[in-house]
Amino acid sequence: MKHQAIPGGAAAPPLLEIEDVSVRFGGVQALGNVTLSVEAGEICGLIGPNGAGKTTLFNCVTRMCGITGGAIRFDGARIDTLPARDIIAAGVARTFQNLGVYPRMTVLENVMLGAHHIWGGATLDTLLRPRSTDRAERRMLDWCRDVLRELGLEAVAHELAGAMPYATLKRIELARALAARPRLLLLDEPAGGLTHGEVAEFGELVRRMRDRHQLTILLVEHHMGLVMSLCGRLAVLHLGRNLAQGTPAEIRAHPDVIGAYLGRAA
Ligand SMILES: Nc1ncnc2c1ncn2[C@@H]1O[C@H](COP(=O)(O)OP(=O)(O)OP(=O)(O)O)[C@@H](O)[C@H]1O
Repeated sequence: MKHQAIPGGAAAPPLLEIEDVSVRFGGVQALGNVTLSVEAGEICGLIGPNGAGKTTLFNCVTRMCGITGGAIRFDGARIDTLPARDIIAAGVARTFQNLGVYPRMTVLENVMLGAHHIWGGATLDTLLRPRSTDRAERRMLDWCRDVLRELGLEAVAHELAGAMPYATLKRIELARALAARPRLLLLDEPAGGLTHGEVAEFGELVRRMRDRHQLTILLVEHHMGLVMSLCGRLAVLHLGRNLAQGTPAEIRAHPDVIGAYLGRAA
């Protein structure tokens, strides 16, 4: 994919560049020389059969997992050596396959956790005092309430997250990621466990959030209807390696991809 042109003629680097990344867990080669670029503003899908290495790649970008080879750049700068909090502060947020929502906290408190790094080093204890009169705290609270409103969660802001239905938990996770004001959003199986109607609604929500917050999105998802309708480009991993990259139409017709999904060695 061509890099975006910037004034002066030079090409802007992709927002996210994953170059030759390898990860080994003991005897398991989870990723082997994986390369992927994500351009600013795109929704790029990352697909592949179970165990392909998709979540591991997300974990590498967010530094929940160290890489054993290669490099990861965000906006042109290496991030694979940074601590996780610096990566969040740089503008990378994510959701989790198995939901990272805290059930004993309210919906608002969960979302405020996402805004923690913008808070300037306050303790979580301070952050979670919703009656605080401190001006900076009020601004943060207002920002989190705005995000809740955008995602239709305002009415349940003070309810315990654990009491919410599954589809609402998915939106709480998205709200928490958005509260961090990311430039790059990594969504790990956001449609998993949703009904057909909820998947369509979630897809629309993601598209709206992308436009409103000028996000770049990397989406891991098994729901092919959602992936094909939402993503302009797809990257396919298989057994920890790049298998194919292209438009949804190209990927749908790619013999190696069809073979991998049907269980045939590519
Ligand atoms: N912490 C770990 N320790 C050991 N092996 C791991 C660890 N995390 C992942 N793996 C292995 O790495 C490989 C890739 O797993 P990963 O979860 O990244 O795949 P995935 O594509 O996200 O799969 P799924 O679609 O099922 O979520 C698998 O073989 C998995 O068992």
